[in-house]
Amino acid sequence: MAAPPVIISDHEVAQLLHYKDLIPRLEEALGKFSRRDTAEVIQPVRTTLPLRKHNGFMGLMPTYMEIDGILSTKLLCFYKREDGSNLPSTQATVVLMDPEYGNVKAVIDGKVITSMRTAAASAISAKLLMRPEAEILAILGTGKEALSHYNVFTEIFSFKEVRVWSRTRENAERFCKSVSGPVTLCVSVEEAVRGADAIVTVTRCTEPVLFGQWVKPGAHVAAVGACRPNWRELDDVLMKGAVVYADSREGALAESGDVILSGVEVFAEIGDVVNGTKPAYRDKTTVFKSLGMGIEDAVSAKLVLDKWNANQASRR
Ligand SMILES: NC(=O)C1=CN([C@@H]2O[C@H](COP(=O)(O)OP(=O)(O)OC[C@H]3O[C@@H](n4cnc5c(N)ncnc54)[C@H](O)[C@@H]3O)[C@@H](O)[C@H]2O)C=CC1
Ligand SMILES: O=C(O)C1=NCCCC1
Repeated sequence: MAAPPVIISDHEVAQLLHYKDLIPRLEEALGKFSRRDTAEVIQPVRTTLPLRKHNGFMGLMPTYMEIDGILSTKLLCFYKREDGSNLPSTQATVVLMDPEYGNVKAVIDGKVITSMRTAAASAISAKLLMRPEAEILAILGTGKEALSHYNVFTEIFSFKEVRVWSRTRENAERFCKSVSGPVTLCVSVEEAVRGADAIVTVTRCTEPVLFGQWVKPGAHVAAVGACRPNWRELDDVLMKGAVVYADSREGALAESGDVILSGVEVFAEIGDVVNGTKPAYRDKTTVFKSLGMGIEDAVSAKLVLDKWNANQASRR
């Protein structure tokens, strides 16, 4: 008989998951996804239900990786919260199953997994598409994703300056106090992004906040927010002037307002660059449009469960 599922809290995930383990696994998984070999990975575009009364969405993100023996689904809720709301803007749970028996092996709080795997995917995009001599990073937004992106970008790159912008000074100051390294607080988006080599957009805005006229030619933009077909973070000038990469082409064409409404072509998936089947245009302005994929949650959750099991075994 199968053992009952283990329950792993967000606090435990934060102790078990580290970027140095996650980034190589994620990079490998992104490459596998882009090979579209169904014997290796099955991961459809997520199913999303509107929660109209609460101004939010529920997403179901199933993934099967046959060779790796990983079967999982993330249950996600995300909301268009107003600033000042005390309610969470994203909630997530990752359920890991045994692909042979079909029983649930683990139920893992998905908030830390979501923020870390999203930041790790953006960091992989920067590793592949950003100019190696990059000195200035700008982060737009000061929420959970802003913090995870600050953490991983400062862990794996050596920026001379990290700038941050938020709609309110109070949020920006809170963010500056919460990070462990130096950061420059900027009062406008333009001030934050002018001359920046890498820009991370992690806002909940639904209209463009980042305008192409301010972006340095050759900069790399990791665009993480605006995950609905009618939401924008970037304007048409930026989208049309950049080479656009995505985590999933189908995901971007179904869910990204920046891609759909600007009418631009997705040049490649980031996994195609990992696989060497599409070029990395480091000398051009590049946008990595991230929507988030079940496969990213699946490999993160497997890492967490393996470490959790190893810890339990060492205590016996
Ligand atoms: N691509 C992906 O895989 C993922 C995308 N997301 C998206 O990333 C974004 C950030 O997520 P979190 O940091 O978790 O959210 P959060 O709620 O913790 O932070 C959101 C930030 O956006 C700011 N903001 C809200 N409305 C704004 C507006 N109209 N203009 C400018 N700034 C505004 C807030 O002040 C805050 O700084 C959200 O859009 C979320 O849906 C989140 C997780 C994964
Ligand atoms: O976890 C993900 O994937 C998310 N994608 C879109 C917005 C919220 C979280």
